Amino acid sequence: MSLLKIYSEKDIASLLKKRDGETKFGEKVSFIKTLEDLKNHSAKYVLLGIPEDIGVRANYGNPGTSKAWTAALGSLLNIQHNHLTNAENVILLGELDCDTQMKQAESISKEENHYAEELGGLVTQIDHKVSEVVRAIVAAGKFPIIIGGGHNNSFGNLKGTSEGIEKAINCINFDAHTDFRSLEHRHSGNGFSYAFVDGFLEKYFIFGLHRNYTSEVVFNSMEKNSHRVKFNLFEAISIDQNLSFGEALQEAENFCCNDNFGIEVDMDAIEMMGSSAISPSGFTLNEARKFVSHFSKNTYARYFHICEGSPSAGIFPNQVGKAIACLVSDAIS
Ligand SMILES: N=CN[C@@H](CCC(=O)O)C(=O)O
Repeated sequence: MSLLKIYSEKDIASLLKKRDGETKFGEKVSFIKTLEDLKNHSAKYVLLGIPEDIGVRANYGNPGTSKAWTAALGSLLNIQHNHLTNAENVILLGELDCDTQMKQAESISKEENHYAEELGGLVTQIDHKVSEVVRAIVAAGKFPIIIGGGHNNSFGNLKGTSEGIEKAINCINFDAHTDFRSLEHRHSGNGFSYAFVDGFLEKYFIFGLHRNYTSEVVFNSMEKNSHRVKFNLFEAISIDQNLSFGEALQEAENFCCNDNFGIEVDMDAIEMMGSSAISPSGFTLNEARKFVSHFSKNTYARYFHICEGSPSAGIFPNQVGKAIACLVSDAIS
């Protein structure tokens, strides 16, 4: 089973737009030859792409998240390298090899009785790969920055990180949805519930949850586990304004950031952002940037995942790539 396509300079050469008198971010990032090399490298951050959209399709959502990684790289590698952008502290590892699963997903007809369940089986295969690679990165003492893919990949991130540090991990998720849904076949709406019951996720905070997209069953499930699962509402922060953005950050931080935690950002929480569940109502990109900047500075932060971006759903060319590049830059600067 091929796990990973490890990149070298030549894999990104066609994405780099060099200019005389300037040095681009992509000219200063590092590459490695094997996962073993991570231990001997001084850089902290490790960039990993997950070019898949099977989890979204298994959740009856719109395909397209498989393209976010290349779009993000095209933007990120072409920001400036300067004393503020920190490219020397980044290893560009490469992308998870999802080719076999993506091809198999294409061959499953939507007319089949068990279409979603069969896709779910492929999501489980991707889960194994994500957790293996993330575990290796975290065990080497590094901080993975994972660019998806669907939110199904939260499961592999939580499992891999938890195995890498040998204990369950907390998580803070900037998202319109909980993805804490029932334990049916694997898909993009149940990564956190699976990680919770499998013992990889200890405490879970959903930041800016939309009341309109959360079922009563899920509200009840969170209530039942209220010592370990908590949320604040987008409507409380941005519409009713009875909770300021700063207070909302503090509430999340108090709940789950006094021990190891992961940072998850679902692009569909950002208003009009090209994503699998694009929404006319949501946080601004600058609010997402404040969230990432705030939590990535916490010494207990262990990984950062950006997911559900879908370039073809974007409202202007390269919206998604540029937005992801901003968020990555905020995490490492
Ligand atoms: N990761 C996204 N999960 C959402 C999808 C919502 C949608 O497609 O509209 C969920 O399952 O609730």
